[in-house]
Amino acid sequence: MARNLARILRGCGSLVPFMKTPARPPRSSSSSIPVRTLVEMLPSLFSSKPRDFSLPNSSWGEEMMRLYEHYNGHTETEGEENQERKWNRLPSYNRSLKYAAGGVYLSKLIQSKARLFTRNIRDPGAAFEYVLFIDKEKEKCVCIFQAGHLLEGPPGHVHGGAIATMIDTVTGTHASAISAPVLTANLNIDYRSPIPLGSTVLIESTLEKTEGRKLFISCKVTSTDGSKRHTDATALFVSVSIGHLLKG
Ligand SMILES: CCCCCCCCCCCC(=O)SCCNC(=O)CCNC(=O)[C@H](O)C(C)(C)COP(=O)(O)OP(=O)(O)OC[C@H]1O[C@@H](n2cnc3c(N)ncnc32)[C@H](O)[C@@H]1OP(=O)(O)O
Repeated sequence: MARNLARILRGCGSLVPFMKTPARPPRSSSSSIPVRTLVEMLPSLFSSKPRDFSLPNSSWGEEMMRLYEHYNGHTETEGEENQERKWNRLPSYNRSLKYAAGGVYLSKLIQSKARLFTRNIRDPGAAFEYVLFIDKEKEKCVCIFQAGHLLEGPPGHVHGGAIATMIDTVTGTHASAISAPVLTANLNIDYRSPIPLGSTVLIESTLEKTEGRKLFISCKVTSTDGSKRHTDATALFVSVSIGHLLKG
């Protein structure tokens, strides 16, 4: 039994690679979301070191790099000594589960080919280039997103499905950092202005409240100077057990 669980957990490791510290119970939590879940312990069972896709590569434009450096070195008390880091970068990997719904062991072929949707294009800069930061209290996430040429929807602009994917990814990663594992139960999106293909935008998510297993998160997509609102969204995530994930 223990060996089987360890095998399953090894397979799940890629889903929550960034869970280094126990999650603090979210603010205004009205009941118990587990503070330290099994999933948080997964990285210690992860033997090989996967590639971190959220580090700069040659496709990152000037704005992407400028913002990356800003958040990577952002401080709460700029200009003072003993500066404290406010934002923590979340690594991002592309590995997949060994198990499908129902606890079915995936074939070697599927295992070797399965990849996280947003990290499955080999050509740097062609699709989803992004990096996420989370604040110390885990109440906010900010994502710097550079939309590549393969994401075209309306001519010269980003496909609405690609925007929804990024919103799901940012809010889902945020919810996971608080209470992994979670599943998206509901996602509402208002598209307010098109996002130019190739541009860099900010995707910011905020934990609004928690109720039992439910996490309510709001999200906005803006131009990097904040002057243009591209998208607003709300998302509901439900905290689930590993058993729920495996039974499908
Ligand atoms: C990992 C990081 C690295 C990876 C980084 C990448 C992150 C990407 C994140 C992607 C995440 C996804 O896309 S996930 C894939 C898309 N989502 C799914 O496939 C989920 C499919 N749905 C389900 O499995 C299920 O319906 C669940 C888990 C959502 C809920 O089922 P359940 O566990 O049985 O719970 P249930 O009792 O039904 O609901 C619990 C509470 O939530 C409420 N609730 C449930 N659904 C809804 C709903 N649509 N709208 C409103 N409320 C709802 C219920 O009323 C109830 O409230 P109350 O009575 O308690 O008040």
